[in-house]
Amino acid sequence: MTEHALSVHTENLSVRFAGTPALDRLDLRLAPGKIHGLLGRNGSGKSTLAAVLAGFRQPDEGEVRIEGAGISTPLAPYENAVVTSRICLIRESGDVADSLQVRHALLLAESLRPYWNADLAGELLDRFEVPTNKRMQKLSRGKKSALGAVLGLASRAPLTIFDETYLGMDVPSRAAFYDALITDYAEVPRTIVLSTHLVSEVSTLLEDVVILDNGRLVTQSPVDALRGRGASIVGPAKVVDDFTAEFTVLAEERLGGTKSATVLGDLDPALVAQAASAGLEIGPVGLQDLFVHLTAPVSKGARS
Ligand SMILES: Nc1ncnc2c1ncn2[C@@H]1O[C@H](COP(=O)(O)OP(=O)(O)OP(=O)(O)O)[C@@H](O)[C@H]1O
Repeated sequence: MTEHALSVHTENLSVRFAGTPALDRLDLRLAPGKIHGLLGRNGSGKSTLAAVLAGFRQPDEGEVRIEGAGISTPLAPYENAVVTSRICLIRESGDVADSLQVRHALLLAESLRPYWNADLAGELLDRFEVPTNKRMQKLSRGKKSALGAVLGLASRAPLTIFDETYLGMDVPSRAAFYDALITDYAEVPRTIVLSTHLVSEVSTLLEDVVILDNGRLVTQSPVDALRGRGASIVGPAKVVDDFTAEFTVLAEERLGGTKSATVLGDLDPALVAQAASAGLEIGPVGLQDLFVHLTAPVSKGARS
């Protein structure tokens, strides 16, 4: 199932710009054949990490090791064509020369990408209505983003990284992108990294997440385990307030007499039973609420 997928391992990975760390001693493991979320606020280091993983730049310290999909010994991606031919990084800017026509950009991708699937590229171009006879500079931001999505998906690279590629796309186009991604991933499982701060949109796609803040690793975890770090509690407002009095409340919303609260902490089975008998509904915590909590400046001292 994961023979077409790469694993990523970083150790003590650091990148600095003028002495200021953009990535600060990251130890990461990205398991092969999963969809990973790379989450972080603006400036947290997502693009820098994506560039280092794809071999676009060298770390100042530490190392990246890539393995799988025919690479039997872990190798660094920087200046290593064997590794980089298996990695596709799509950035929002597209990295396609402005003067190129779309169809020439596609031919170039086909010549560079060993796993390129032209049929898939054709289907996706139609779906996103990207004109192939126009030069890049004549495309709208949304169509440039859509072309980036097409190039990334049709590359079928064993490690495919989308660095906020889809930010320029409108909501229906982004939904179509997520749908195309999950459909093609089911057909050809590979390692996919989605770098984004649009957490709620992608939360159902993700299996594992890496959360960065100021270049540091806040957490790396399977999504289910992360969502188990809290709970959402819905019911009559007064009952919710009484029940959540002892918890750290991450978010709350009130509609008439009903209230929904997201709390941090482990709810043991006895507590869940007590809540149910009090008329409360308990569900998993939203990834976005956890993300906001874990990366919000005000809560840094109080993170748990
Ligand atoms: N070429 C560069 N020169 C100087 N500083 C840089 C450069 N690239 C990134 N940085 C700095 O490194 C830090 C991390 O930036 P990076 O672009 O990796 O974050 P990001 O999480 O991708 O942000 P965003 O979500 O806003 O795109 C920021 O403080 C940024 O200002």
